[in-house]
Amino acid sequence: MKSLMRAKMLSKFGSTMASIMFMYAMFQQFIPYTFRSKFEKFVHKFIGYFNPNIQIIFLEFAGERLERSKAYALIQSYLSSYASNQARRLKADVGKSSTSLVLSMDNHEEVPDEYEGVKLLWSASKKHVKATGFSIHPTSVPDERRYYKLTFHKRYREIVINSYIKYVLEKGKEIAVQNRQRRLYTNSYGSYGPRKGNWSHVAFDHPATFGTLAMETQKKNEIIDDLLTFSKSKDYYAKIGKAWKRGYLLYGPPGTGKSTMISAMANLLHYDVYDLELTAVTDNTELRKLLIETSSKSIIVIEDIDCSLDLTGQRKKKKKKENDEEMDPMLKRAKEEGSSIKESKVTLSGLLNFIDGIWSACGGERIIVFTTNHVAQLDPALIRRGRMDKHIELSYCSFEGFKVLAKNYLDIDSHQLFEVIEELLGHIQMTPADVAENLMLTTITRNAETCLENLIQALKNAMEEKKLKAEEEAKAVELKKLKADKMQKTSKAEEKASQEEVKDD
Ligand SMILES: Nc1ncnc2c1ncn2[C@@H]1O[C@H](COP(=O)(O)OP(=O)(O)OP(=O)(O)O)[C@@H](O)[C@H]1O
Repeated sequence: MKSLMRAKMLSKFGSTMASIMFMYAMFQQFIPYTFRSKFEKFVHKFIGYFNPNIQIIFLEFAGERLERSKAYALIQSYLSSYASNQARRLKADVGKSSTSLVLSMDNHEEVPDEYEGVKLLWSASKKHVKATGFSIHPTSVPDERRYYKLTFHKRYREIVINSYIKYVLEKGKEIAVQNRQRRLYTNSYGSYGPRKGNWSHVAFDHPATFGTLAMETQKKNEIIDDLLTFSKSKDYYAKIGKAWKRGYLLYGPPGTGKSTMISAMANLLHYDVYDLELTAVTDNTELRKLLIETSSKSIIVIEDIDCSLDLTGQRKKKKKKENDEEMDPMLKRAKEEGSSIKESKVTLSGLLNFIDGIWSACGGERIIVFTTNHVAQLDPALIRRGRMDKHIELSYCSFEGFKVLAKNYLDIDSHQLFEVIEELLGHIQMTPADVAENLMLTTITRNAETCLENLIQALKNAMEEKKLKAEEEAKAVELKKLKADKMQKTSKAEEKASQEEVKDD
């Protein structure tokens, strides 16, 4: 009985819809355009009178020159995170500067949203605009114009206009930043990849994260906290009238993870990385230009600061670069051809002044990271708090650090050999790079146990070497002492002899 009723209702609904469609088609065909448009306006007004909702339209192309609207793009990013859960028809795309799949709602789809208890509805639509013979608009603007429509009850006009839209645009920006392909910029000679001003860049895809970094958990969490707090402190820096920047000094022996940590920082904050090679900068003017060209949400890295900047202001080539094999090909060629690559006149005061001053005017957040293997050799003026806000020591591998590496490389949390390794790491200093080297699965070391045994052997060898070295040093000290004693005795004997000679005279 029920199904019969339902069928009757459906057929009635179907015939009503058909009649409406027929009447609308007649209306479109036989009523003149001017009258039609007046009638439509009237219908809109009539509906608006009773309709409690407000609608805001965000066009994809707006303005006199029909440029792509930034607001539209940000709303698209914002909706992409909700659309994938709620919309039934989605469009998938790989963004122009992104490697991840970006989902957005398809045309005529609707997505509800809620903000501080206010219910809202987003819908995506498009309308066809007939191309005219003459147009001042760029040819890239399509005839099909897409737009988003936001619908909400008129009693929430204030909160939506003053607060919700701002929130959507900010969230959209955050999502867009997370989805974009990040870049690694460099200014060194012979660098490759597309250029942006004085920088050339390649895609930044380093997989390091704080999760894979071998370091004590507490120290790691402190750094993560510091970075996240900085990245959310726009208003605070504006309030105290300082440039939104933070300086980190990473120091420790080679192979302890300074570069790895920079990648982890960039991945945590979704920042670009600018690798600033000071030895390739000719003077302060060039340095200034390079620093101005850096974009916000970036980490500017100056590695081996002790080698790349001479504190008297004269160029001091990196020891690595003096080695012909490692020397950059362009620098090498220029040297061979006797070409005069200008001597660097980058000074410490130049660098510090720019870091302190230049970014106040630029706006946007920037982190500057200095690394060194020899912290004691640095000028205190360079590393004082305020310039380098946080000093982080990267050190030899602790047992906690080893466990992170064992998880990364061998996917194990525990093993009976861990105890031996803990004992050995308590006596021997080995860098995380060397520990990691032993934990690599290869065609020879096919399983975790072999890798751990290799590491134990390497630690024992290092211990043996340390013992031998200590013995040699002790012998050398003994020898030195014997020599000194002998010399003292000889000189005493000589002194005595000469005194006796004087007496005889
Ligand atoms: N703390 C660490 N956690 C995880 N891996 C590490 C760590 N330290 C070193 N490694 C491993 O060793 C390799 C070399 O480390 P990295 O280049 O980060 O060291 P560094 O301190 O920057 O060395 P250098 O002073 O010579 O530039 C890395 O690719 C990484 O695989």
